[in-house]
Amino acid sequence: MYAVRYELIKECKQSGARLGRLHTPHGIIETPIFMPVGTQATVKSMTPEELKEIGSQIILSNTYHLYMRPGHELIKKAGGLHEFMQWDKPILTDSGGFQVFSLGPLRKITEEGVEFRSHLDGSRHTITPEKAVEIQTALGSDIMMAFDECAPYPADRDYVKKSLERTTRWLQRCKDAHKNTENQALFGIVQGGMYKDLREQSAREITAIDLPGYAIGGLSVGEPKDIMYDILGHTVQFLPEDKPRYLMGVGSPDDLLEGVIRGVDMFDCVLPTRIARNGTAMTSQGKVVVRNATYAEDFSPLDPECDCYTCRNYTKAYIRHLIKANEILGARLLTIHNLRFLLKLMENVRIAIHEDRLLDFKEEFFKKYYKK
Ligand SMILES: COC(=O)c1ccc(CCNc2nc3cc4nc(N)[nH]c(=O)c4cc3[nH]2)cc1
Ligand SMILES: [Zn+2]
Repeated sequence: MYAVRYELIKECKQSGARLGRLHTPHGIIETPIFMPVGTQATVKSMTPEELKEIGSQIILSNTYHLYMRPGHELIKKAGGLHEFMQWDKPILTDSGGFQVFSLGPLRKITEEGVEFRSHLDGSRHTITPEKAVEIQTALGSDIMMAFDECAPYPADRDYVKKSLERTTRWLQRCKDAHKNTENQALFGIVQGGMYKDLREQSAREITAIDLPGYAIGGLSVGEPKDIMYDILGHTVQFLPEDKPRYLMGVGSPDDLLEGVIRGVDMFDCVLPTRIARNGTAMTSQGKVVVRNATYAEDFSPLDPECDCYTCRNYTKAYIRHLIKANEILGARLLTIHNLRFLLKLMENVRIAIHEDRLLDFKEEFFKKYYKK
């Protein structure tokens, strides 16, 4: 019996999209789903109540960051991540693979794991597959990600092949180290860079290891969108239909729609929360850079079609003022809106799949949001 079980509800007649339910120890998640990112045990500036209010079903946190600060033992003493941050719905933790590789030259990769220097105080650390599982077990997330290597882009074929084969060996080590399979699920991560044959090899090796879900990693790393979509479409073919598919680090409205159409069930990205803090909103009429002078005396709502707290109460002029004055409320109001925008988009996507009209929905959305 797994901690996490996927129930395929319906396959879209117009595309490879699916409607599903992900049963987890902290509740049931309707897929396709967007997961707000809460790297350091908080979705920046949001309270758990506000996250629930806008429809967040599951949030993501990061093994690397929480290991560095405040430490996984401290969080374990606090009763685990759910208790520590007072979030009683599902949590997915990323394994640190991507974060450590983002440290760039500060790290050394060996068969054992990755040696790196802390971004906080320069101290030396080594994360191994076993360590990544130990940390995530202490955090108590519902879904933990395998420790993998996210190959850089671009990367040559030989490097990518050696790297994906090590990622497969690391996945087996994660699975061997994972004891409490009853209440925490382990997801494998497919690599293979931008090489279709290596993507097939990785998908076959990773899915040969029986797990409750699989992620597509190594994408959204700076490659052109059309390459991402092409590699994604190719890779999904080698993933089992009865397990959830999670595309890591994605994304923007167009990438979410293109991912769902190709059969992806789960997404996460820092985009909505990060651009909120520097004054950009995703709205039904497209991107609005509310910090621009054009909105100085615009006393209309950010998005007339949005039902969020920000759009029901404030004007563009006020939000612009807050952002320009670097007021904390400015970041909060735009974060509430941007997350609501993506969560609402995914609600509408689920309805469109249910009604077999996802491609029509995508057309309409693109016309309004991207004016194309
Ligand atoms: C304003 O917007 C931004 O700042 C911003 C920053 C980063 C991304 C892209 C994030 N992409 C991404 N996250 C990822 C996380 C991953 N984790 C693991 N374990 N393995 C992977 O293979 C992996 C790949 C990823 N690709 C997108 C947007
Ligand atoms: Zn809004």
